[in-house]
Amino acid sequence: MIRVILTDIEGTTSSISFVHDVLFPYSAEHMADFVREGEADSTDIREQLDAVSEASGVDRDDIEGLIGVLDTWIREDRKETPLKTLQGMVWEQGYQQGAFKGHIYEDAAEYLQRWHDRGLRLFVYSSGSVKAQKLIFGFSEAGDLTPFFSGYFDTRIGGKKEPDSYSNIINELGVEPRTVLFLSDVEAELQAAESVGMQTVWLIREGDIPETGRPVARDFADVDRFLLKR
Ligand SMILES: CSCCC(=O)C(=O)COP(=O)(O)O
Ligand SMILES: [Mg+2]
Repeated sequence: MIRVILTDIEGTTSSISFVHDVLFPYSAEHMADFVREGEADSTDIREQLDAVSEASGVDRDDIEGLIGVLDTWIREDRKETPLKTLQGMVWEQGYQQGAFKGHIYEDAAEYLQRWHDRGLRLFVYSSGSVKAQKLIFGFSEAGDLTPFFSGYFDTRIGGKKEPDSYSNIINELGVEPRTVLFLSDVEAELQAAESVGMQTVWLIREGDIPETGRPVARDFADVDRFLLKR
């Protein structure tokens, strides 16, 4: 019996285009000034720059060089933890200033509420930082959806294609793997989750459905039909 739903964001609860055409460009536009203006006063920003320097080999004192690395990582959609942490901090300004609201598919908003009300425990696992996760659901087009969630995981628990990350999540949750249903649009992430015994559904919101033996859903109503059969 499934008791926990663990969901990805981009391509699952929310559109890929919102992340790539709104969030990433906003972070590309505002990252340099955010880092230049915030570095002196913010330990948090300085710690992220330490990590960017370590991962890239660019000298820690070369702020413009580190900004260049961040810019490249944004364009390459790299899932580097310090980039994701800084992006969350930059997006916070955008959400608070009303530059955008978090995109959530209507079916996702509806079923997150239904599953929560049915007693399922809901968690997020995204490459976006926990701050960024709370922002997209907190400032969503459907209102504040954060009360539905019991917790959040990001790349600090490990990469989304690594089986160890899902073992770590199971340990944190203290549940049997078969009681967890992981939702994602990326097959390699589903395979990693299945390798530790989680159940999965592959969200394919657009395009052709490939030949596959795994459970597939167009939207969260389809996921609910899968849940009711379990
Ligand atoms: C939390 S919204 C921004 C998502 C993000 O930064 C990203 O890289 C998408 O990752 P996901 O694991 O949700 O596909
Ligand atoms: Mg995804």
